[in-house]
Amino acid sequence: MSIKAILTDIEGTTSAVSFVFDVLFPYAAKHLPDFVRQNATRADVAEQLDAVRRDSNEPQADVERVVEILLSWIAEDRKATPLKALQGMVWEQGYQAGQLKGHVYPDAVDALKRWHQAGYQLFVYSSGSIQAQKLIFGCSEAGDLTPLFSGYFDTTSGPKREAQSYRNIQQAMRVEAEDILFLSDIVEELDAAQSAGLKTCGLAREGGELEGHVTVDSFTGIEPEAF
Ligand SMILES: CSCCC(=O)C(=O)COP(=O)(O)O
Ligand SMILES: [Mg+2]
Repeated sequence: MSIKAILTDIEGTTSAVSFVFDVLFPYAAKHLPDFVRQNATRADVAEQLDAVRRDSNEPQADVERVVEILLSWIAEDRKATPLKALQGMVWEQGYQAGQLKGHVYPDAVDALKRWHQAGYQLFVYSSGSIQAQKLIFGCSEAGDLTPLFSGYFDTTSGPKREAQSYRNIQQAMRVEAEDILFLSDIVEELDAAQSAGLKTCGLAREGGELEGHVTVDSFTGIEPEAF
């Protein structure tokens, strides 16, 4: 077997885009303002608020202005690391309160279990923070799926459309690039991974083709040994 490890995206790949856009993002938009106001002096929160001030070039922004910036970033789906870190903290409260349950497609659950059982190492790479990744899989409709995964990567490894991010992740995974199969629904992410030497498989859950990549419409169609 050539493929030894599988690295998967979340939104649009293991999980529905609608769960992220219609459930997670609105939940964060609703609860993030009060969360930030109430926890602005907490060290891990304050660190992210300072990062928002830096990234927005507004070093003097007060907490209310930072909240405004964060809400505008949610609205434009900006994959900014401090926003993603804060969203993860807000979603944790929702998962703990039983208001959120992670969506993972049943075909993804079945395949991830099968691949884990067959000895493939499984990793996640998402723009969502590592905390958010552990929550969606740990508190999923199918139960706790975190024992299946060997590691998690987020935008602290780099943006998902840049080849260097995949080189960083490959080094951290300690698996040869050509032995890693990357799964995603976004062609620019697949192109970047391919440039870094990874094997790729596109997920087009509504059908269609991700140009330049083997494309399937569910995990059921993925046979790692065929890559
Ligand atoms: C970890 S669930 C939330 C996903 C998220 O915040 C996001 O921006 C989706 O990014 P992805 O890289 O999984 O497409
Ligand atoms: Mg995606």
